[in-house]
Amino acid sequence: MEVVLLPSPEDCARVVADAVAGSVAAARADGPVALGLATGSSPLLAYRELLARHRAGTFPTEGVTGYLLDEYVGLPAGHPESYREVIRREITDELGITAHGPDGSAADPLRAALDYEARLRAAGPVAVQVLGIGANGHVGFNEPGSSLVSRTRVKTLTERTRTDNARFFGGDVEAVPRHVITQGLGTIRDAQHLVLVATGGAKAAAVAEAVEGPLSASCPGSVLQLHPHVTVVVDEAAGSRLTRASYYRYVLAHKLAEQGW
Ligand SMILES: N[C@@H]1[C@@H](O)[C@H](O)[C@@H](COP(=O)(O)O)O[C@@H]1O
Repeated sequence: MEVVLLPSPEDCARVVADAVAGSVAAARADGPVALGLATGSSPLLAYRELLARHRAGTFPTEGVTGYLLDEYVGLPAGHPESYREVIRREITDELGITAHGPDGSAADPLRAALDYEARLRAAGPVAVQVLGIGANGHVGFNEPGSSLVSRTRVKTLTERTRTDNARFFGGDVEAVPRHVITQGLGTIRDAQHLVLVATGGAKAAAVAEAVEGPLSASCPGSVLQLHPHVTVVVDEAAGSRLTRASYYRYVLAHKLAEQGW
């Protein structure tokens, strides 16, 4: 795992964009590319950076298809806060690529979860998966206690996550669905490259637990430790509880050009 500690969220966005664009470019040489996208506020600056590069012609997306990590259950298709709509608005429409996700509006969400897992298997492996992390260590919508080998399924959100996400629903916690469909931690691990971005002090404990804590379902983000190609990009605030911070800075300062992201 590479941990990249940077001064500001803008610096993080540039490195995330470099890592994503690099993995997409490498995968495009071999054919169609599945690009894994996360919602939430953490990747937004990186998405803007990727859009700027796309407009400048340095991030071509022919042959690329987007795949979401998760979706709320029960929001009607086209609801502005459904993750499919959010990701279309934030990045995929302007990139000119299609975004697939679990069908949270399906009459049978359990079936919809299985269907999405099958679609991912058929399209995968995902070349690069963008990830954020919740303040309680969740990844996708895999709340603490999620099996580290879980597959796409329906989960029940914690009240903390519903409260955290109420800001997207006009501050109304009751408007935040209780159930979601999320890629499992095992599903996420199938991606070839995981790029996690976190900024701000509210994420410091979750980042430290995921990166340096024990491998445990109690911190779903710790599943990163089981993956051979992970780039964790954090600003000083989100990285403030990392005990090996000076080593991560040392590694970055002495990185070989050939190593890439
Ligand atoms: N399901 C999403 C996650 O994919 C996201 O990474 C996380 C953090 O969100 P934010 O980046 O807004 O802090 O919570 C949300 O609930």
